Amino acid sequence: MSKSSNITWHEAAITKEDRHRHNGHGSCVLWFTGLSGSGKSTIANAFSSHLFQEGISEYVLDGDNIRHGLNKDLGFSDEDRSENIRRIGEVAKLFVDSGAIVTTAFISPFRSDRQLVRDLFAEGEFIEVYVHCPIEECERRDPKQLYAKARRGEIKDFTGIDSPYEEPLAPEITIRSDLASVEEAVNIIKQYLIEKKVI
Ligand SMILES: Nc1ncnc2c1ncn2[C@@H]1O[C@H](COP(=O)(O)OP(=O)(O)OP(=O)(O)O)[C@@H](O)[C@H]1O
Ligand SMILES: Nc1ncnc2c1ncn2[C@@H]1O[C@H](COP(=O)(O)OS(=O)(=O)O)[C@@H](O)[C@H]1O
Repeated sequence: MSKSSNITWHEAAITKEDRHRHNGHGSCVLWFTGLSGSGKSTIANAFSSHLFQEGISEYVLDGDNIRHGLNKDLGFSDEDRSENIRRIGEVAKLFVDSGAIVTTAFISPFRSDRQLVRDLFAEGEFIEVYVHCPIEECERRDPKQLYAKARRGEIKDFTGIDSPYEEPLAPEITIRSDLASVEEAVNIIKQYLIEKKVI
């Protein structure tokens, strides 16, 4: 018997569509994926700040921060990364239901995990943003000196070194963060949301 067999789903009094009308904009998840140091957090925060200034309901879910709280029981094995992404997917869905434009900044290295999250959402609500940056450039940036530690063998299972990163095959948006500035990246994402009539 499933653990949820004695639990009933309650319909909410206020729907997502009510919130869209109230807010004057739609909601979605911008699911950033890319190597450590590719610029996910930097671009996600710049974009969210831009939305905030425009009076749009927004929130950023960031890998490092979530791993201090909700997911502090998880490490970096393949299984733990999958569970990390599964939980974040469910949290992102709640934010989208609340009417916000939620940006997530997790490496999310496995295609199958990203697909499972995509499947939680209605058509058009899940927007995969591939923050593409060659590993050589990520390693040159190394803002947290983690690549250096991984090369010295002080961190095991580090993405791109001794743990895989599976590139998205058909992301809605690709940003080459070694070529585009943060400001240009923000504009690319903004134009996409305008084109899709989310904002
Ligand atoms: N065009 C750019 N876009 C984004 N970040 C850039 C760019 N150019 C330089 N950077 C720098 O690269 C670094 C990216 O670090 P950031 O923490 O945003 O990466 P991340 O992908 O979130 O990594 P992690 O998965 O480790 O959290 C920052 O120091 C940022 O200032
Ligand atoms: N072995 C590791 N591989 C990748 N990132 C690591 C590792 N150990 C620590 N980190 C840190 O943890 C962050 C990545 O966490 P997540 O985005 O939550 O990863 S994910 O693979 O499960 O999606 C990176 O910002 C990096 O600072």
